[in-house]
Amino acid sequence: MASKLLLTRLRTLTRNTQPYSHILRPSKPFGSPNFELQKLLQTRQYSDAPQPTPIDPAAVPSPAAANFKRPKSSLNETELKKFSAIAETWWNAEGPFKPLHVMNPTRLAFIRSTLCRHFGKDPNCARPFEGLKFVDPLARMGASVMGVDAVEKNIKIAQLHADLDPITSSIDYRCTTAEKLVEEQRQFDAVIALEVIEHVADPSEFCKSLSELTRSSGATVISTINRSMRAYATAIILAEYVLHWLPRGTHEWSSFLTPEELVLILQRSSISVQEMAGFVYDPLTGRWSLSDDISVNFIAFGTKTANK
Ligand SMILES: C[S@@+](CC[C@H](N)C(=O)[O-])C[C@H]1O[C@@H](n2cnc3c(N)ncnc32)[C@H](O)[C@@H]1O
Ligand SMILES: [Mg+2]
Repeated sequence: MASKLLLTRLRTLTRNTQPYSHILRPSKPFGSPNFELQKLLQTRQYSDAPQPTPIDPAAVPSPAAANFKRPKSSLNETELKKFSAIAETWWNAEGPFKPLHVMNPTRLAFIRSTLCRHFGKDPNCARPFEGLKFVDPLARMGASVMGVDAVEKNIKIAQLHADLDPITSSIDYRCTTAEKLVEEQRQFDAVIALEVIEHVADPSEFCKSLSELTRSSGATVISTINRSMRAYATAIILAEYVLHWLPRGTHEWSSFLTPEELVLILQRSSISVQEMAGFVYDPLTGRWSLSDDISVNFIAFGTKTANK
């Protein structure tokens, strides 16, 4: 009886007492400013400025070609090698992807609620996204889905798994990148990139590609890890070195973005962040829940402000 009481007390103490309230707090003081990123953003601003040199009219390409700037590759070979090495363990609920499997219901709850509100769909309906075109994981909720990953093995394994179920077998799995889809001039109602941005070569270029892939008034959802001391202690030291949830070296702390930085680079890519939430892990239940605490894992929902 006493131990039950103690357990209940501990649960109450560790439970996130603040209700998740869909509040965007871009100015929360988590993490330190990433000066490298700031420098990069400023450089890009200057390089985007109009060129003063006179142009030979005969050499001017067609308007469509002139608007098309080949996006830089988002691939970071070191990161891809890490994921290729553990590809076979993708569906092993106790393997290196365990944290993502366990986190899945929580992040889907956020995505389902924000996208239902944005697209005016009934959240109580079983397949609210019927008729919408998404890039990522929502086939079971009715959307027509393209699933993308840059590692060939991951795509093959995902395809085998999806073929086991008639609903998911309709997912169009592609081993490709966001920038290649931009080159193919693809567009989607919603573009969802979960736990990818911290592994790409250049996060602001990646956001530009995601924005190009999102149709005007469409939605973009990104989840990642904050560059905070708490994230260093939990997502790296605890998860990789103490609990061995993830292979050592899975995450580079310096590649994480703070929520403020993510909001900023999305804004510069014409994506206006509307809602943000944190994911918090309860070690007593082994479950994740949505929270206002964005100090470690967080997810952002944004809308495309203009069709560039
Ligand atoms: C942590 S996993 C997340 C997987 C999945 N989105 C999820 O959340 O369950 C990161 C994935 O990003 C992929 N990846 C890394 N760089 C990429 C890039 N530039 N373009 C597309 N996928 C990439 C890796 O192959 C890996 O499967
Ligand atoms: Mg990651």
